[in-house]
Amino acid sequence: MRSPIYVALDTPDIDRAKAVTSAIRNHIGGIKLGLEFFAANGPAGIKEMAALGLPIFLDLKLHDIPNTVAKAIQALRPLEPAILTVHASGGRAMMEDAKAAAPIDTKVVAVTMLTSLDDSDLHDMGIAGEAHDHVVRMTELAREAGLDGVVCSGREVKAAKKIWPDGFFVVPGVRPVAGNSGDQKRVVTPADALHSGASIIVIGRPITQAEEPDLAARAIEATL
Ligand SMILES: O=C(O)c1cc(=O)[nH]c(=O)n1[C@@H]1O[C@H](COP(=O)(O)O)[C@@H](O)[C@H]1O
Repeated sequence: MRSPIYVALDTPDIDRAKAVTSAIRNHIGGIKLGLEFFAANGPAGIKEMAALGLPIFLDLKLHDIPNTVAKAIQALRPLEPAILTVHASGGRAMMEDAKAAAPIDTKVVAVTMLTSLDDSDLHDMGIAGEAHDHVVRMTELAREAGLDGVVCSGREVKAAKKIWPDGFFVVPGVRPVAGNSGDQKRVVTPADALHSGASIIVIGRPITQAEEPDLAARAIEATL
């Protein structure tokens, strides 16, 4: 079975992205390319990475009016990513139009609440309730809008799966025991994320910033 680990290649340097991918390819199920990579390398860079033969998770976290998001996704169609992200806070119509514009085999998933935020950030934004409630609410909305799944932290994935048993659940913000959480606030271990119901886990810096990414990926894999 394919590894549930998607590595987040957050770098503008395509040669570095390729080198890390080659070093760890036997321990991962796919590669996630986000804003940093896309801003530097564009669609041509995504195609170059896709040529390495691993599934591509294109994490652009689109968030705009429905027409703009749909047109952006139409422009991305030739890239045929396995997974594509939008923000659930863009609303129901935006998510419906995003799904309609995406290639049939692309899983469109909605970010419910960034793992870099916590209850106090929600409060600052004027959103009532706790992270858990907000994630469940956004998951419900994404399901109703016809998406394939959501992105949430490992702390909420069990509750999200409960209301959407056949949803696809992406869990970032995972850290090995004693790992440095950096800017992430809602963190769990890779094994806990999977046991709680994650379909895939996204791991960036604990692998990419390790002295030997290969060993780091292998060590994480061994805990799953
Ligand atoms: O959509 C995502 O992948 C995402 C959503 C979220 O809520 N939190 C989050 O960290 N991510 C992404 O997951 C990756 C986490 O990277 P590390 O913190 O280095 O493991 C980054 O590429 C983030 O953009």
